[in-house]
Amino acid sequence: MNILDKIVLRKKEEVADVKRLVSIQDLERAEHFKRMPYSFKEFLLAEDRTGIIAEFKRRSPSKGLINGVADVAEVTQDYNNAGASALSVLTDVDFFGGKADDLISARAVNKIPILRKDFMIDEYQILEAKAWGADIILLIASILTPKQINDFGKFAHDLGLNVLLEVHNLEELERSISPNLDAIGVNNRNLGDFTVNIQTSFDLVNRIPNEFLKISESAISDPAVIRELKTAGFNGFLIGENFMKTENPGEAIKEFIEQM
Ligand SMILES: O=P(O)(O)OC[C@@H](O)[C@@H](O)c1c[nH]c2ccccc12
Repeated sequence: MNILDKIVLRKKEEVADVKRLVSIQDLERAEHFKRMPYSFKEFLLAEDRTGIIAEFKRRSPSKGLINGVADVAEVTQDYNNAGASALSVLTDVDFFGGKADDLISARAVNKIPILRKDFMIDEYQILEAKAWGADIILLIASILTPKQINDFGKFAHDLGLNVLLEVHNLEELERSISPNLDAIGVNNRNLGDFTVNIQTSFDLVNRIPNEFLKISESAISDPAVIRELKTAGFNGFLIGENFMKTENPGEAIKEFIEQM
């Protein structure tokens, strides 16, 4: 079994457990449930922003511990002040060392869109995302059927949430396209075996219909590559480890942006 299969198996247990503890009514009563999410498109295309979606990630299955000391409120505010267009916060506990409270803390101090970065397999998690104050959810093509992608996308849109679909190859892209999506992300990392290749982004960009925001995800560590991705047609760049692995992620993003 590859790591992605393991994550999804564990995620099913986790969701079944939490559903018994927190009812849908509880989620709907949460403070943030009534707020209108920010528009991903508006922020990503804003002239005074960089297109960077800056991620808060403590650990990952591929790299192990990335940063054990960073404070989520501090780092996400630094990302925001440096010019990030949006934030991505890992909420997976077992494999990425995240938690709901990380997203809630980031929400409390930032007025830009926040992506709930997790493995969505159930509508219940979309309600959680809304309750915690997220603006964007992630749907990973390789772990969902086309029907699930369409249904989850519609469910999220009905709640006012933005939807980012993640693909890793042409087959996933072609089978997963749905009107209930806002952005399509090409993951340069193969989640099955962790190999990375930026070329994946260049190969797929022209296959993404222009009505969707185009995002390149993972393994970006060079400002010069951002310029190339922009020229190729990308609007957004999801960057985690490159900032998180440093002692001061807020300083790292500032220096990166100065070189863009
Ligand atoms: O840390 P990186 O290489 O800059 O990658 C960020 C982001 O793309 C990566 O964390 C990611 C992409 N898709 C995911 C799905 C689940 C968890 C994590 C991810």
